[in-house]
Order: sequence, then structure tokens, then C-alpha cells
Amino acid sequence: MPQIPSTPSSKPKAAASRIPFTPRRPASVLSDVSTPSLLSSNTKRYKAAISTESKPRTKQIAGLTIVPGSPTKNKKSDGSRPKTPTTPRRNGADDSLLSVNTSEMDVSRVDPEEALVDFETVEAGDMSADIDPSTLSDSAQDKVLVSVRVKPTSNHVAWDLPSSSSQTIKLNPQYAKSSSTAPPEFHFDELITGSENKAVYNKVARNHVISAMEGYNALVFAYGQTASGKTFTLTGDDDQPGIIPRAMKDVFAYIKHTTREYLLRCSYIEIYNETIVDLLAPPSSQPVQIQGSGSNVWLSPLREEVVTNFSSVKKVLERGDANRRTATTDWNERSSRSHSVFRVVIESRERGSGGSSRKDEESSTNGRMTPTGRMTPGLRPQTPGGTRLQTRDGRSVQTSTLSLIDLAGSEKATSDKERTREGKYINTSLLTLGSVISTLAENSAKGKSDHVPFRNSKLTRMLQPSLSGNARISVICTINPDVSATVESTSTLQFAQRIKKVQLNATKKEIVDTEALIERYRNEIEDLKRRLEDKEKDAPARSRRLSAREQLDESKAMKDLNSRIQQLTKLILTSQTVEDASRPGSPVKIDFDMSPYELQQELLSARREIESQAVQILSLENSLRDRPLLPPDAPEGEKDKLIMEQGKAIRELEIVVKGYEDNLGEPLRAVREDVENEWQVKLDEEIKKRQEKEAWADELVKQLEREKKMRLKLENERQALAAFVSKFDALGLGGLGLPPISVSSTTTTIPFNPPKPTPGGANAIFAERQKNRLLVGSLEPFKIAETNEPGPNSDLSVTESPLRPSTKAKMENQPSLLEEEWEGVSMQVEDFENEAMAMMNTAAQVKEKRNSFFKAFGAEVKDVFGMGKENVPAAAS
Ligand SMILES: Nc1ncnc2c1ncn2[C@@H]1O[C@H](COP(=O)(O)OP(=O)(O)OP(=O)(O)O)[C@@H](O)[C@H]1O
Repeated sequence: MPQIPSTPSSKPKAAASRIPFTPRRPASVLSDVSTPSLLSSNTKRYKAAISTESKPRTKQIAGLTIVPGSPTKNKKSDGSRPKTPTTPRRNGADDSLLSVNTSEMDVSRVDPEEALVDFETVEAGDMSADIDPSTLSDSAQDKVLVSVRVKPTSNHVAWDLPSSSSQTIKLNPQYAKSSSTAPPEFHFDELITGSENKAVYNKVARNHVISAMEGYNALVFAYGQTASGKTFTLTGDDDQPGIIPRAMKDVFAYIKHTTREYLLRCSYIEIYNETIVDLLAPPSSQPVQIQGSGSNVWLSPLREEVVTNFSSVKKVLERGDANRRTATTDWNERSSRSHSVFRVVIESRERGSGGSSRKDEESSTNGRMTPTGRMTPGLRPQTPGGTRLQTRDGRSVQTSTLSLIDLAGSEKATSDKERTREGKYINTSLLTLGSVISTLAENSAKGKSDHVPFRNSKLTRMLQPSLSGNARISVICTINPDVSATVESTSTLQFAQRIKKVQLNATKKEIVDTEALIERYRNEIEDLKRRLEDKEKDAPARSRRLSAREQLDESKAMKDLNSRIQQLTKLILTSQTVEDASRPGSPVKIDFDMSPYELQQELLSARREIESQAVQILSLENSLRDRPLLPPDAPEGEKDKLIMEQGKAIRELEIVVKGYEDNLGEPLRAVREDVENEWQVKLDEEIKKRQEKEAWADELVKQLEREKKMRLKLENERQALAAFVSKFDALGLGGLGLPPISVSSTTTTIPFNPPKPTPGGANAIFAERQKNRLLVGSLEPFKIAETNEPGPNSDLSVTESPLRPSTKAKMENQPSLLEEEWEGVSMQVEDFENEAMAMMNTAAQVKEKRNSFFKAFGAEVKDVFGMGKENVPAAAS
């Protein structure tokens, strides 16, 4: 129930001096805006052109400005009237019309602190007749309030209309589909007839408006067949203002009776052919999108206007109504072709204790006020989602919404193509609303949780949070009782019957000013700690003075202090979690309306979130492990100092890391890339070279093998030559080794034992040696190898020897294993040749000695050495 301020007054402005900060009629801000009268003849309109017949009926009445397009009471459509050719298109509107759509009260421009409304700012004209709080019901409303309004008619009616006290409506039996079954009968919370809009408002909407002011979300909507009176009920006309203007008057009346201060923001949209249009935004604006999912949906971009009195509300309504799509149909001269939603966001907080004026409060909040009384922008903590009323000094902010919806009416196909197309969209979305309500009702009645097709239309998707239970709902079903409309009226009543079963569980939403609470707790803790310290210091001296009983009391007092400190410390933790709890929680239920792709995306992002949290936990654990050690009982000052130092170091490191990344990160990555690109080529070349060398080395090994064999062969030949020389020596002809010649008195005897000559003789052996030497020295042994023994690498073994010019050129500056080895072999060959030469010399000496011997001893031994013959001496044969 609203709280009555301590100084209520029917004329508060006169009684109480105005607080300087309190905006003096903030409406003046709006009234400064040159909003052209929408009814003046030279003002262009966005709305549908009114048919020639209806134009003269729109007149300006003193007091309430006519909301353009308000239907004229009891005007019947004759069907012969010229129809509105097309639904208006706003995009082609000229610039002059933009002024109609701009307002300085746009919430993004207004400082909420300056647009607050409270009992001091509300004036008599803003309010309905004063609300008597005691007459308002605040009982828990867990069911939808369903009322039926029957449009007055002079035609023959199909329904048995009830007496004033009854809430039952029954179809007259003669109009029932079947005579065998009882005619349908419906019971509702309210059944209203007549044209009195005040009674309707009081019965169906007033409690919901009050609920919204108390912090509950509230939704009032009108449902019914076209031309049954929905717009008449919601908007009304000058004689009979409807629910919207009356509700807004009650909003101000309520504020008048409370000690709270309010920030009121209005938005006005329509859903036309499944497109959401912001009726307060300029014509060229983007269509509004529904954001979020499940119970947490919002509209964006959405223009919200701050309203501070009834006159500013009226202007907002006029602007919105001027932009609504209406057209003449077969049934309604001015039929709404769209669903419209007028919504007020109500934020409130306590005005502060001690009856201090707002000015005093602002001055006390850390001197944040400018000399002009304005809050310095930017000093106020920012709220996500834009300018909002802020919690302050422990005062929580309560937020709720009041949504007043005029649905387009269900209708049959018409002769007009455009109207028929619109009608299809209207019927489809109403059908969806019907099936959503049916499922919700079923679920509530049977405790089921069947899939609710909220996503099948923009309307139901937008209403999902409210229809899911978090709003107090009132539905007015309007029917035309004419016999010709029996089917439509029955269908409307059936819808009304179903929605009655939907279960609601609206809760208040409160944002707690945790900072202020925490600050208060902290101060108290500090104070208690100081007192405890003082007591502990004096304890030894005092205990000597105190009696046993007093000592006991003293220790109990200290214990109490201690436990209070502990309790407050716990409270700090609790209050820090309050804010989180007030935010919309993560969805615990699966939203079956989401597509598999959306679900996958959600799953993916949830996994990513978990991963990042795991990383965060790890890093926190690490920092916990690495934290500098301080004894738990270290003085608080020391701990604070350490924390400060750590914080400073962290900040410095962050700056360094950021600077590093900003200045060096990218260039270093580029350098690394360049180096990799450049050196990769070289590395590849080196690998190729190495492979070539390995192949060459393999070939070399094979070649050495061949040379080894050749050396063996040479060795054999050398041994053969040596054998020859030995034989030669054995003849006793070698140098000093010649056998001694014995001379007697008669004869001289030479010991004669000549060796058997080697085949071919010494010369042949020598010639062969020479040949071999040339062969070895020619450095072309590989030709032999190439032809005789092809290696595993046929390219190399056949077409290129390791010593071929190309390879040799490559290896020019490198020591050749083959050459080294060849060197050794050559030396051996040379030794062998030297040896052979020495033998040849010896042989020459022997020859010489032989000649001299022949000369001395005759011809007996003349041919021993075969000087004229090459082969075996005669003696030997
Ligand atoms: N209870 C009523 N008393 C007097 N006149 C009424 C009442 N209900 C409706 N009318 C009149 O009937 C006509 C059609 O009403 P209204 O435009 O409100 O219907 P609607 O349901 O909003 O139609 P639509 O869905 O086509 O927009 C209007 O001229 C209106 O003044």
C-alpha cells in the first residue's frame, strides 16, 4: 500500500515552499519544444488519411486535446463510405515532420535526477480524483483478471446480457450451433456494458496500475473482434477518456501520496505486419528489434521519453497516435491495423530520511552538485543500458513496467487487397497469442511444462516475460453482441475463458545500493574494532581494579563486540551478493523456442565461459599461492599497505605489458615471419647440399674399394717382380752379390748356376709395371668403375663420377678423400718403381759385369743371359 507522506496536503504547492532543486514543472522543458498541433490544418500527418466523412467529426475540445483518430462514438460504418486507399507510409515523410518526432525529454538527453517526480511536483491537473489507498486491493493476484465488455448496440443481440450483479454471459439458445447441446455460458471477473469508460477503468485496470506503482510489472490489454471497442476502451475519446489517460492520471495521483521519488519513462510502439515500429522515433528510424531470449527480452533501438506530468504524457500519446496505422475497413471507420503497446517504466526510490529536501540530499552526496543544482554528469555511476535512476545512500531503486496494449482486431477477409494482407498478419499473430494462452493455461491447470510457442509471433515473443508469469495481467475482451457477430464473439469469449486459467507469480524487482550498505557496515566494523582494542589495552590494569563479577561482565562485553564484528563482516559479503541476485539469473529452463543453431551457439558460449572461468580460477590460485606472506595477525595497516603496493605493481605491469603489445607486439611478429620466410629457403638449400654430399661420399667409398683391389693387384705384381729379382740374384749376377770367380793355374772356374728366366723376361715385367703406373697416374680409374660397377645411385655412377669436372668443381676447395687415398697409393707405386729402377740398375750392372766376364772368359757363357734372345738360355733348355 502506498505510504502517505507525513504532510499531506491537497494543495502542496501552496503549503510547502518549493525546493530549489526540484524541477519546476519539468514539463516546461517539453513545452518549450515546438511541437506543432497535430490537428492544425497546416500540419502534415503520418497517420492514415481520415475518410472525408470522418474529418469534420474531429474537433478540438477545451481541456483534453483530441487524440487524432479517436473514434467517434456510436458512429456506424455503412460500408458505402470511401475507404482509405492505402496504409500510410512514414518513410517518405518530409523533414518538417521530424520536429514532431523529436523531444528534449528523450531519456538519452535528460538527466534523470532532474526529471524526478514526487508529491511536491504533482499538480491537481495531473491526477485523477485523489486515490484513496484504502480502497485499493493489494491482494496477491496470481490469476489473470478477465473482463468482458459488451459494446452497446441497437441491433438484435444474440446474447443473454446479465443483470448488473451477474458476471455470466449466455448465448440465447436459438443462436446456438446445435439445439441438442446447451448453449455456451461464460463466467468472468467483470462483465461490463455501456459506454462509461471510468467504470471500466476502475474495474479492470486501476488495481494493476497501483501494482505497477508498487513495483510489480503490470499488463493490461484489450482483445476482441474488429470494431468491438478495444481502442475505445484503451484510448477513449475526449468525453470518455480510456484506460491509458486514466492510468497515467492515477500514476501521478499515486505519486502524490507517497514519500518516494519517481522517474517515469514512456515508450510507444506498434507491431504492423510483423514489424515493430517505434511510434516516437523519426520516420526514417530503424525498425525495432526484439533482443534477448526467454524471460529476458527487451526492445532495441527504442526511444523512451521522460514524463513528469500529465501534459507531457498527453503529448507523447498524441505523437504516437499520429503515427499509428489506421484505415477504414468494411467494419470500422478507423480500424487499428496494428497492435500498439504503450509502456511506462516506473523507477522509484525513497526520498531520504529526516524529511530533508532533495536539494539538501544532493548537496550532501559528496558535493557532486554543481552551483546550478545540476548533477555533474559523469560523476554519477553509470548503469548498464543508459541513464537510469541510481541507487544512493543505501536507498534501493524499484523498477517496474506498466504495459497498456491495444491489439488489432481479428477480422474476416475484406474486399480491399491491402486490408486483407494486413488482416492475415493480424489474425496469425492473434492465433499465436491464442495458442500461447492455451498452452500456458493447460500447463498451469495440469502442472505440465509443454512447449509454449512464444516465438511464433513478435507479439507473443515481446509479451513472453509477462505471460510467463512475472506480471499482473488484466484482459478486457470486447464483444459485439449482434447476432451477425455470434461466431466471433463466441471465439473471443472462449479466449477469455482460457486466459483465466493462466497462473501468475509476479514479483517486485529491487536494486539495492550495495555500496552504501557496505560502507555503513565497514564504518561500524572499524568503530567496533577501535572500541575492542581500547578495552584490550586497558584490560590488565582494569582487571586488577574490578571485582570478579565486573570482570565477568567486562569479558562478556568484549565477546559481544567480537561477535558483532564477525556478524557485520558476514553481512558485507551477503550484501555484495544482493546486486547479483537482483539481476536476471541465467536461464535454468531450456528455451524450446530456440533453433538448434541457437542452442548450439549458446552451448558453445557457455563452454567458452566455463573455460575462461577455469583459467581465471587457475590464475587466482596461482596468485594466492604466490602472494607475499604476512602473518594473519599482522596489523591491518600493514596489510593495506601491502595490498596497495601489489595493486600498484599490477597496474605498472599491466601498463608495461600493454605498451609492449602496442609498440612491439605486432612489429616483432612481423620480423619473425620475415626471418622465417627468408631462412626457410636457405635451410632447404643446405639440406639439398647435404644430401648431395652424402651421395657423393657413398660413391667415394665404393671407389676406394675399387682402388683397394687395384692396389692389391699392384702389390701382387710387385711381389712377382721381387720374385723375378730374387731369381735374378740367385743367378749370382746381382751387384756385389755376384759369386766369386776362382782362378787355378790351368783354368779359371766360375761357379755357374744361372736362374731360370721369368716368362717374358725382366723387360716385359718392367714394361708391364710402366703400363700400370701410367694407368694409375692417369686419374681416370673411375671410367672403369663406371662401366664395371654401377653404384646404387645410377645417376652418379653412370653419368657422373665423384671426380667428374662438375663435382670436382663443387669440391675444388675441399680436401678429397679419394685424392688423399690416391696420394698414398701413388707413393707406394713410386716406391715400387724406385725399387724396380734399383733392380734395373742392378740388372744393368750385372749386364756390364757379364760383358766384361765374356771378354775375360770366352764364349762358354756367351748366351747365358740370352742377350740376343729374350727367352730361356740354351743351357736351361
Ligand atoms: N462501449 C462503447 N460505447 C460506445 N461506442 C463504442 C463502444 N465500443 C466501441 N464503440 C465505437 O465503435 C467504433 C469501433 O470501436 P473501436 O475503434 O474502438 O474498435 P476496435 O475494436 O478498436 O476496432 P479495430 O480492431 O478495427 O481497431 C468506434 O466508433 C467506437 O467509438
